[in-house]
Amino acid sequence: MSHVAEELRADITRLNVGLGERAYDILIGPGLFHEAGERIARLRPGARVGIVTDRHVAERHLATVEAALRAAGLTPTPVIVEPGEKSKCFRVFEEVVDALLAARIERRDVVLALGGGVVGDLAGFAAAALRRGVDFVQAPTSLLAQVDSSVGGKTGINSRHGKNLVGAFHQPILVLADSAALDTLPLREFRSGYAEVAKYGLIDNAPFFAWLERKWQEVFAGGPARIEAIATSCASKAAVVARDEKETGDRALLNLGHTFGHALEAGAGFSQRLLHGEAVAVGMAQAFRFSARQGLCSPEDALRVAAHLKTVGLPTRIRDIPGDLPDTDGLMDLIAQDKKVSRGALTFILARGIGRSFIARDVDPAELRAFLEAERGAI
Ligand SMILES: NC(=O)c1ccc[n+]([C@@H]2O[C@H](COP(=O)([O-])OP(=O)(O)OC[C@H]3O[C@@H](n4cnc5c(N)ncnc54)[C@H](O)[C@@H]3O)[C@@H](O)[C@H]2O)c1
Ligand SMILES: O=C(O)C(=O)C[C@@H](O)[C@H](O)[C@H](O)COP(=O)(O)O
Ligand SMILES: [Zn+2]
Repeated sequence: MSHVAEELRADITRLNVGLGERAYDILIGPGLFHEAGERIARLRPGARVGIVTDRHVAERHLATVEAALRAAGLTPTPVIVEPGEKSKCFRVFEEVVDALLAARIERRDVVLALGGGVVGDLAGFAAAALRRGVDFVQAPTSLLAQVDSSVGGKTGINSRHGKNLVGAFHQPILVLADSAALDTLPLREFRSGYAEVAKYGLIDNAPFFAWLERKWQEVFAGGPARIEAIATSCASKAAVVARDEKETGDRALLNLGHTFGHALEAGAGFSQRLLHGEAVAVGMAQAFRFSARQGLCSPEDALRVAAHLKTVGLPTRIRDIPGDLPDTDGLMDLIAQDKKVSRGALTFILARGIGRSFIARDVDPAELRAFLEAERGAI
């Protein structure tokens, strides 16, 4: 008999991503990794499970997950990669796929992504490609992964031409967000993930942004405010993904801050100098400043966005990024590789105010260039 009560525990939040026959649950709460075996076994009894994780996460959480899987009659094989954005590359992708094949992960088996967004994107893409597609489960361990990357099925790796340029849409069959796992996450990484939390407020939920301005310290401290922030974020993302799984329409709103941010990440060599969420923080502040410069939103809103990000310790300007970055031409070239570019026309997520973001197609490259020049001069 199952040790996990059929009724959900009161301290677990369950959301659903409504994608018809590919719908799946997102479970959020403490201790879920101890139940990972039973929860996965309910979906795929007796499966082999290729656990893709990174070294930091393996040291802290792998033993718990492996034990839970074995106890439920599943057969785990860990595949451990080096931590960090540099692992989202062709070489590591090949190593992961080979290791999963060596472990005989077959079509009725499961790939389990245990880690942050790097592991989730990499393992998800490996699952999408392996034997032309095997099921995967997301077990996100960073704040960023719990509020964003584990949901929605965007998987992939970086190329020398830019960020996330090779990948696939491949939805997980389950997301297990064990909020207790965040207790071992370094503060800088938590902050980086917080940028994506703030993003949901800036897109279309001004009351949530105002709540974060009041409650951010409680979110950082842990407890109910943190769970509420994770659940609100996942609910926002689940709703957008259910409407527009493959980003033919308003899913692009989730890219707020990312056109600038991805160019900066690539410009910094996908290094520890600039984490993804940090790049998104600079990018969101820039998107609001650019919107204000275009007369789309008030300068006060742009200042308010930057002020909150700065208050929590996130960068908001190019000058906050340590080390050299490409010049304006170099940044324009990187921006030209953005996946929202269509026949050369630039698409940005801009804003008419906090919680009033919109998709701006055909952004004038000359205006963008002038803005970037002004941003570089603003020291
Ligand atoms: N697919 C999507 O929809 C989506 C959305 C947002 C971001 N992303 C991608 O996610 C990536 C960033 O994810 P991230 O910020 O989680 O980075 P990450 O995966 O590199 O994890 C951050 C760091 O924290 C460590 N870590 C993770 N969980 C830990 C824990 N519980 N305890 C101790 N250490 C822990 C990791 O080892 C790593 O060193 C980027 O590549 C970004 O492009 C994807
Ligand atoms: O899920 C989405 O859609 C997002 O845009 C979420 C982003 O936070 C995430 O960083 C995503 O990977 C960026 O997507 P991309 O298509 O610009 O690579
Ligand atoms: Zn992101």
